[in-house]
Amino acid sequence: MGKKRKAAEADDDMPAFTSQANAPPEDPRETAKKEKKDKKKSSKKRDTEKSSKPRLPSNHDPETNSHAVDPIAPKPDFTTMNVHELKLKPENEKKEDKYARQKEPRKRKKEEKEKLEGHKAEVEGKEDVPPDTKKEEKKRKKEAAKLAKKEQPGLSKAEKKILAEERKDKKRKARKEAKRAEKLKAKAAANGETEVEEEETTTKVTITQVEEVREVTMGDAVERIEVVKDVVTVEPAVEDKMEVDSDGNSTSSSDSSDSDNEKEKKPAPKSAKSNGVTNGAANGKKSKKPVDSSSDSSNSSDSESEEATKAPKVDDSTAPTTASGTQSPVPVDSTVISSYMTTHAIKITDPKAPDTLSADLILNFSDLPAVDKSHLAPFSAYKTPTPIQAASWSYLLAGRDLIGVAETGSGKTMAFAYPAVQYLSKLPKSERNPKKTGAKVVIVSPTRELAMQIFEQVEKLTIAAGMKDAATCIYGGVPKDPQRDSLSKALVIVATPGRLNDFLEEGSAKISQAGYVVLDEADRMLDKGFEDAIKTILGATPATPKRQTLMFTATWPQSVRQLASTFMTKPIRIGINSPEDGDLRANTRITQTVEVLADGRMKESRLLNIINAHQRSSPTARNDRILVFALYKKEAARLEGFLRAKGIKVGGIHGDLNQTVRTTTLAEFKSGKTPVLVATDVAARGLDIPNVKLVINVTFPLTIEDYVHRIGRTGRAGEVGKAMTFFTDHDKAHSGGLINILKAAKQNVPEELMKFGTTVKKKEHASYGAFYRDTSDAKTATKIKFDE
Ligand SMILES: Nc1ncnc2c1ncn2[C@@H]1O[C@H](COP(=O)(O)OP(=O)(O)OP(=O)(O)O)[C@@H](O)[C@H]1O
Repeated sequence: MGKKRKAAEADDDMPAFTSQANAPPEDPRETAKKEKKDKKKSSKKRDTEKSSKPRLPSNHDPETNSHAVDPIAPKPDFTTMNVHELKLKPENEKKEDKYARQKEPRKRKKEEKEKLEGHKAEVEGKEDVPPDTKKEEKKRKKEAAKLAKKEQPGLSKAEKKILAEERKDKKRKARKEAKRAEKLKAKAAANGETEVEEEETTTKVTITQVEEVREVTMGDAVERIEVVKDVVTVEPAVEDKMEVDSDGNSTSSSDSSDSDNEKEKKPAPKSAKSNGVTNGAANGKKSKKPVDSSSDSSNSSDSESEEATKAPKVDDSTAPTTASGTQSPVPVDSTVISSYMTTHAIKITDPKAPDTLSADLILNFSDLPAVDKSHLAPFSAYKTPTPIQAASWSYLLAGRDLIGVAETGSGKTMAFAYPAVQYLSKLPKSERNPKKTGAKVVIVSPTRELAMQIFEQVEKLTIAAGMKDAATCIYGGVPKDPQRDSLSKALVIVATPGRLNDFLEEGSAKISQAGYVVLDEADRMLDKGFEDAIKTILGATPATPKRQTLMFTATWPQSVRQLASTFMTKPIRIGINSPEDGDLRANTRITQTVEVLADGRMKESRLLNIINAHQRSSPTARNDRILVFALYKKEAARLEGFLRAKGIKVGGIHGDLNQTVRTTTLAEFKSGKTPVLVATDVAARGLDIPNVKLVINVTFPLTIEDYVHRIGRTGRAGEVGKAMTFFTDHDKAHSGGLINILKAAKQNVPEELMKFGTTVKKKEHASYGAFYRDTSDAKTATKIKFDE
């Protein structure tokens, strides 16, 4: 019943439900592999079939004796024959012809191999080197590598030996010096001597550094032990050149130019010592250098590095390292962080650093790492980052996969869009050519209107970053041609899944190098109906960990979590006032009222009364936006007609209307021309319409998650709002879920609603099963009889 109802109201962009119930999820990579294998097999088979039918020279005439030798016929051209033709030995063949014929297959094979190598080199962007020079090239490279390893190119053996001796000597001296300093220190402390103070002071500096590094080098990596010695004997700055990855292995900064492993090398978040516990220091680890533009540029050989170096640089000596390894110019007090996290109920779970009790947050826009501060212009209208922005930016800028769960209207769009544009800004210029590389960022949303809205926000950021026209918006219900044209110029694609899949199928959309992929309203996107489309889209992007995958939503039911994990690599989970067990939380600034109606036929008159009462409540209230939700398209159309007939200025949005009407109606609602809008669930998720003061649910949605999203169209960006919901006998399956939401948001629970029972049937995913749980104070469900 539920599925039928949902399919009836499915958005045009939503693929039809499939009957894959209980089928295990297919890994997109596995599928691609399988397909490749099958293709290979069949082409092999075709080749064998072809080659098993010996082709004869083109002058062969099947009507006459094909093997008879024509004395005046030209000699066969062996270079154009295939292997099987060559095996057919012509009669009266001359000796030299025979040799030529026998040699030919080998010669052709060699030529083909060379050709193939050349093509491969072309594809991989390498120079096409003839095979004989290749050997030499390889040898040369080997030697060069050997020399580079020893860091002494051009030195004779004897010179190298001397240098090695010198180095050993230096190290020995350093050890001696450290010991001596320790002795002196102990002696001075025991005797109270003052004459050694000067020496002791200088030595102390060295000792402090040694100790610091020793702490860093706890563990067994030899490389790190050498750094300790180098700090003493060479120069303290060497320490700064070292990077320690999330596993505590040190890497030299020059290693970070290996772009393939770039993501892997990005550091695990380092805590700001909130609660007295740090993940990095507790393990004797040292933070990595920032992954910002300046560090990138120092290693980049690309011309882009020049641009990147222009980015404002922070002072290394004072800037604390953020969770991402980026640096924030203002040191953030750990107690400030702790109290901020408590106040906003922020929970960060990092599978790479499970012991972390805190995280670095970006509490001010001025602390936000940017390739250039001008990129921050779109934030000028805001005072401070919202909690989801503050908590997720460091991780996202460091390249981590992330699941962000935060209430409706809490600024999740900018939370994922800003790092997306920074990701683009940091790419070398050669990788910012959409004609060659295709799109680098893909953002998928469940509805057309939401896709357009996200696009508007992204565009603000790309313009500020000097990348006008870098983004495009792809959605159904409108002509394809202009969208197809825009795809060839787009580095960012914001899309609904259906239309994007169409373009992928026809080859107009290229996302094979998209390293930053976002699923907005992620639980909806992973739900049955969109699941297959999403698998196709993600399958067309680079496999993890080369792809950074982000999922954002206000509701994160257990039913989609397992599927989500198959698309991500050790994602950070950030929940803002979001319980781990998947219990739902509605925005607490919304006053929720539930009206239990004995008869569904009362809905229309009640609706009219409520709208009239609100519009007359104050002189300005007539301008307030009121959003009315219906479940069915026909129902929405009927309610719209009813309200219009009663003199209310009203518009409507649902799947039966063409996209032009939908877009115009929404624009008129936003502008206030029609302050009342009747909509189906196409308007339930993500839409950010300022001034929506009241949401009325005439018919309860199909899922309790949709309820949270629907009412979330009000009370956005820190504002307050009101939601009114009609509840009838038909909706009793949702009573438990609704009661939980009301209680969690400290709202009044009407007695009549309690009578429907408090049992919660958790959302079920067709492939991953159901999750059931009873509410803690569940009463036995009472059957209610309504008067006829
Ligand atoms: N730092 C900020 N300070 C104030 N307002 C902000 C800030 N960031 C974003 N906003 C505004 O908050 C509003 C809601 O943002 P957004 O649409 O991204 O919310 P959301 O969390 O994605 O909501 P939903 O779950 O409904 O999709 C927008 O009008 C946006 O401009």
